[in-house]
Amino acid sequence: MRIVRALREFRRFLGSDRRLSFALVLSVVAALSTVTVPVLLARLTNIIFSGAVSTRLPAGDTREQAVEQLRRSGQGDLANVVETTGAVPGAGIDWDRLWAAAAVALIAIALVTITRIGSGLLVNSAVQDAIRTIRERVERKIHRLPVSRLEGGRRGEVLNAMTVDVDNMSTVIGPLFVQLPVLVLTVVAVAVALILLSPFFALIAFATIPVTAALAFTVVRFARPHMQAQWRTTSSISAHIEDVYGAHDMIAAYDGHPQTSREFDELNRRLERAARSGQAWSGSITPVLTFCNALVFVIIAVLGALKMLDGAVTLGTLQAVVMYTQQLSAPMTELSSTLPTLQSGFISFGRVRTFLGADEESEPAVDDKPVAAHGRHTLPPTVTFERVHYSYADGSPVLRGIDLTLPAGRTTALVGATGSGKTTLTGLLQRFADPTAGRILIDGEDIAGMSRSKVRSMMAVVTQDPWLFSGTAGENVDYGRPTDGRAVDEAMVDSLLAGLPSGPETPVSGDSTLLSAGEKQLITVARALAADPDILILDEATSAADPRTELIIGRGLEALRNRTTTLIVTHRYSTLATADTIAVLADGRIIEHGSASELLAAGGEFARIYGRGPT
Ligand SMILES: Nc1ncnc2c1ncn2[C@@H]1O[C@H](COP(=O)(O)OP(=O)(O)OP(=O)(O)O)[C@@H](O)[C@H]1O
Repeated sequence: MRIVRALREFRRFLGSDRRLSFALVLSVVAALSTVTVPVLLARLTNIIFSGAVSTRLPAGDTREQAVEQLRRSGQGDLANVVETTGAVPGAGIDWDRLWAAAAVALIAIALVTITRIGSGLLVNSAVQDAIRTIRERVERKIHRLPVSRLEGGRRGEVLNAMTVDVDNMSTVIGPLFVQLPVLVLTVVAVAVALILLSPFFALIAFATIPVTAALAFTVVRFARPHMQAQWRTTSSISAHIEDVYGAHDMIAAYDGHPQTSREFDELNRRLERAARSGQAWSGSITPVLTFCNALVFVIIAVLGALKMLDGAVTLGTLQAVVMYTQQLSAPMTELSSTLPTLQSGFISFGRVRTFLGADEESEPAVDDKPVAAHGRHTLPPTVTFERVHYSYADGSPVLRGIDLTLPAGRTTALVGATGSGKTTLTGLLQRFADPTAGRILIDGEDIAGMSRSKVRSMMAVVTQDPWLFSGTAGENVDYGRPTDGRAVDEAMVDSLLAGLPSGPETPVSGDSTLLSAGEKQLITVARALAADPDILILDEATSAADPRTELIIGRGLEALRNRTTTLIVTHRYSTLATADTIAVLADGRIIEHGSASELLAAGGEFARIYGRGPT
């Protein structure tokens, strides 16, 4: 029952595809034609054999007289054969019947070949389409997942769902929806043909079925946990490689290679153990079944020869029985050897389905209608945080009632201890998550009622972890340019890029290993400024810049002054001193708010941290 339910779920997951149904019809025709071939060949053999025997009998005698003669001369076995083959003494081979029978057999064999090729082509095209569609679904899902789901090692999990698991589950589509039903049909058809031909031999041939079934169930049961472990560990290895590759320099600096190698070795060994145990189970099916089939084959060959001499069967019938025995054992062996593949594919299917079923971000940006190039606000917006609370999934509150206004066209700096929630606050402003309570307003409009795309289209963000793609610095900057044709202060962008080794032509690699951290920040700041945003968020954006670079960046920001509402998250006194107002975040609230000189004079938290002079 569980298997039937799983099959239905898989079918529903893939959706209907006429090609698979058509391939199934062709395969059924192929299977039925295959089953007729032994009978047709049996006829052919009987015509040749009875013709050959008839030449050894005196022409003119009736068959009964010839049989009588043979019995009298002590050739009882031959007499039996003559009786069962229906040979006409002296007649020789009936060539007309022979050609007719050969033509029918050839047509049946050709039909098997053509329908198999057709079915294979259809399955292949349906499977390739299915893989593409599943990949698209995985890709679309990635854009709908909450940002937290794609952080850290979970990227490896996503990568796996996107590649290995999708490929693996696709390998079962053909076997499951075409081969499997055809194999079952072939077994039933061959069984019926065998029973009709000879119940005695049918019984011997069927002896393998319970053995095969028992073996298959045992293997499936014992192999499953190993296969699940194999796919789980493959995912962990992907995640591990992703982590280690991403933090390569850091690991080298801390001489962490022995530890990461140990972790990798452990995972690798676990994968090897799981794969070996799974393979040991699945690999044992075919040899054992081959042995059972060979045994049945020998029994049928010996008993068949004896029965033929007794005149109980013709040579053609014996030949057909032997062929049917093989036709019966082949699908059984195929069925059993396909089981591990099916099982492994189903495990991957489960993982892909779980991934696709994961909770999505509410109203993901990808579903938003394209945001029309809105042009610049005549005035930059005012951003207001009203009693904003926020807790991460683990429940511990990070923000406990933030009341803060970022005045239009002004720069507000947010300071606070490590882990106080500054980045969380900027994330809420970009709608990566929504406040657990309270509101964030842009020019009086609650952003919870605005699409994520619209909110983000107003902003440019620079974080301390610059995101750059392969190309040149100039191309990276162009990525942020407005699409509504408004002019950007190119001189300001150029002056920022002039700080790079080859200016805008400076090559940038995807993993950004070619540039220093300060240079990378320079490019991301230039990109943000080139976007001429309504709201600019700089989260430790100049943390890696030297004083000279910071000065260049500062000049660039100066150019945006009054045009943009800016939120700067920083620990650096030199940066926050440039802000119009400073807000101090502690215990999830804004505890102080004012200009640097006001806060220093007030003698509170800000003065305690920065009062001894610039840091
Ligand atoms: N995805 C997350 N899930 C659970 N907790 C998180 C998550 N991200 C951050 N936190 C926690 O929320 C708190 C605030 O983090 P946040 O990154 O906002 O601090 P921050 O003030 O920006 O720190 P820093 O100055 O070090 O950048 C921290 O205690 C952090 O551990």
